[in-house]
Amino acid sequence: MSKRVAILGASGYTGLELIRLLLRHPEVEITALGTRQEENPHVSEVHPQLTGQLDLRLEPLTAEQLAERADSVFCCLPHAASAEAVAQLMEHELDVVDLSADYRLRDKDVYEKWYGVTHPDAGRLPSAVYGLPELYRNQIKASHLVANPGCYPTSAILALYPLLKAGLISPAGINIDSKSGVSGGGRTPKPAFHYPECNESLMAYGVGAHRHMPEIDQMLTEAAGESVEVLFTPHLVPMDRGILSTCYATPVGDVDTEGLMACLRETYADEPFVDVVDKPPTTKHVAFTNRCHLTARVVRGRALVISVIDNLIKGASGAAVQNFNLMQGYKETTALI
Ligand SMILES: NC(=O)C1=CN([C@@H]2O[C@H](COP(=O)(O)OP(=O)(O)OC[C@H]3O[C@@H](n4cnc5c(N)ncnc54)[C@H](OP(=O)(O)O)[C@@H]3O)[C@@H](O)[C@H]2O)C=CC1
Ligand SMILES: CC(=O)N[C@@H](CCC(=O)OP(=O)(O)O)C(=O)O
Repeated sequence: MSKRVAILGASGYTGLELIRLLLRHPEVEITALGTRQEENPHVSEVHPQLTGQLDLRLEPLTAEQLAERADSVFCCLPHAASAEAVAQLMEHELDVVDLSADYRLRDKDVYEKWYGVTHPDAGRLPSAVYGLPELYRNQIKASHLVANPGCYPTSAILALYPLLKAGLISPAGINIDSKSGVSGGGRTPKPAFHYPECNESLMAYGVGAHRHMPEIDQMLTEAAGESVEVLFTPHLVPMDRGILSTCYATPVGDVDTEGLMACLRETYADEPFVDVVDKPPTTKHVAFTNRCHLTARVVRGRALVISVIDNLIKGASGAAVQNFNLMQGYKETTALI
């Protein structure tokens, strides 16, 4: 049976990608698009790319209205604003995929330290599932609230989790050097993302303080079975979309390139969206797809894993559709490439 789906924050970049993906989904009808804009703009005014594809207006929507018009909601709002909305949606027994970071960190104190705000819905943290299907497929299937992972964490966790779990790399001294296209910052304008600021320029940001660090720590600690504290440094690259993470670690014992690659290949052999590749991948190899490409090497006694995703698809809206498919019992790959 098809599902009625609403998208909150539909005017943003992840909202646009979700609409594009869901228009191709045979089991979905998009019935409501949320905004704070009182003028109720038509979706084709907000996203001219969708002209002729969807006849719907964006509108401010209450949880009551959403409960009448939808079965599932994708929440594409900024942190904190998202949890305020999700709390009400859950009261109305809607299924939710939250693209913000509000339900990713299991410890409320860690969230409040790194995000600098009081968690609006901390009581619900234990019932949310971290939405990385490659790790939590069965839990996602049984969940009504999925916390879609961060874009950088998706790239780093898929690269490092299996190697830590297999004991092939040391939990100490992991370094993650990541680069993102500018759409990672969303459509809401910010000075550093203004064209003359970021074009023809490279910038490290959030150095030692980026909020994806504790998210990566949380998941890699689980993989290693002991505390992991990574050094994660993101960089802004003057391109529209894509993330490349180069992850450095210390190999354990005499593990070599073949050992790392064999572990990744075995882990992801049956995964529909993770490919272990021989040559170093580029962001263009996965652009506009829900795929992650990985490769690993041991060089001069150091291990490195290179991971690429499209931040807006596998790093956000594609992963959200993958999670939605699992929650609703649809084929996991529906509407995704
Ligand atoms: N961009 C990316 O690559 C990724 C983004 N994410 C996360 O997904 C979520 C959406 O991101 P993205 O689409 O890029 O963001 P955008 O800034 O592009 O869109 C967010 C939308 O939310 C609405 N909004 C903004 N501020 C508020 C507020 N205070 N209260 C309610 N609504 C608000 C705005 O819509 P309007 O003005 O119409 O109300 C805006 O268009 C964020 O939590 C982001 O961190 C996650 C992974 C990757
Ligand atoms: C280039 C850029 O700005 N990227 C964003 C991360 C992408 C994202 O939105 O992730 P969350 O869902 O965790 O917010 C940033 O560094 O904040």
